[in-house]
Amino acid sequence: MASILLSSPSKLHAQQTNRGPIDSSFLQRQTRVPSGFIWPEADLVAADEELDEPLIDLKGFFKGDGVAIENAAKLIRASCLSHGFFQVTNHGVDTSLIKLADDHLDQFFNLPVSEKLRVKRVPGSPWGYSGSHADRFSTKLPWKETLSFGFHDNGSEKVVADFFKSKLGDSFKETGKVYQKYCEAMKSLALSIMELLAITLGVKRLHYKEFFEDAHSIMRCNYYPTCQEPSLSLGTGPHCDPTSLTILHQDQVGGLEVFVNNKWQSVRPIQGALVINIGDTFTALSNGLYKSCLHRASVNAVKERRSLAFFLCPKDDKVVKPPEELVTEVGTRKYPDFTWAKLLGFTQNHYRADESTLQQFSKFTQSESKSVN
Ligand SMILES: C=C1C[C@]23C[C@H]1CC[C@H]2[C@]1(C)CCC[C@@](C)(C(=O)O)[C@H]1[C@@H]3C(=O)O
Ligand SMILES: O=C(O)CCC(=O)C(=O)O
Ligand SMILES: [Fe+2]
Repeated sequence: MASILLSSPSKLHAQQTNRGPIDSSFLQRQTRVPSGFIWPEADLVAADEELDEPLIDLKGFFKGDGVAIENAAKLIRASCLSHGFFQVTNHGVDTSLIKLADDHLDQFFNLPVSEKLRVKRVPGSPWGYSGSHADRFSTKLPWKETLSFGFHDNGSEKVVADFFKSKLGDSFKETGKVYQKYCEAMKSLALSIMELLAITLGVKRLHYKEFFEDAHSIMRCNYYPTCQEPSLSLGTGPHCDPTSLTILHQDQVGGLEVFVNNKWQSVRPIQGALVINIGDTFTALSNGLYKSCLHRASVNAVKERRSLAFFLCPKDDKVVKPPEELVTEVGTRKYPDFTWAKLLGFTQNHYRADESTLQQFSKFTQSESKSVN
């Protein structure tokens, strides 16, 4: 799959056409999938089996049950050494809060496109509304709408509640409160998972939890409309998450697929469970030991699909480097030091995240530092 290193942001922007903004109403008016939404055949090979990822019950972890923690650590380590996906139950996130977040996702995406464009994504930033990223790319357009916003809680302000109220007004005040609470719950769970990951890697138990205490994360709501010709397009194309850890709530429709053992395998929706996956930044934090795995989201002709993706990210300027014991264990450093701000900027201004983002970014930063010296 050809990597897309765009020399300048201007190349990111689709050629202006007279088609107007793209949202689910545009997509569903089409009798055929427009050519910009048709993906290369290599990306469209169907998944014909289910991923055998572990389902980890976190009840024992939260109770401090040593045996349960050891069993969970073994399952998590095995999955992270292989593909980096697992699911968790008894995760402590209130199911009624998840239901509210799902309902408010619909409230936003059901708005007229003119309303959604009031929070249109600003070029160069991941925040805001996007219709198929049609303002960024001109080919391999994803069959989805997204709404993304930042989350951090190391100040007194309620940044998510403020985002909705300030950008969309009082009618979205409740939505902002729901997503503020949802992001707070996601971060708390993410920090618990970071503690478990430290245990599985044999490093100081609080090493990663402390590193992400002042995280500046990304929350993304994905809405995938039904597609007339689902075998020709994708809701989200093949990629590895550039972030550190993803906590995904998917509905019961199904569509998340992971590329493992040279084949696409579907991640079965499990009512009440959350899907966890390792991202590129954690691959670097584990000195290459844990895999950030290629995955995608397929679409279908019958049911629209929704997912909520919480991406744990370090505070912008923190240096991403593995603990010394993992450098000793592996024998060498696998990736150069970098900051999340730089990697995020790379994905927003120069490179469309795919399965080679971290490798391309490492080359990009090394070429940048050579040109400066
Ligand atoms: C840092 C990010 C960039 C993307 C959102 C987060 C984590 C996942 C990335 C993404 C979903 C990977 C596939 C391509 C992408 C352009 C998308 O389909 O949305 C990526 C996101 C982005 O760049 O907006
Ligand atoms: O919607 C999904 O199931 C996956 C979406 C995803 O991988 C992403 O947004 O990074
Ligand atoms: Fe992803």
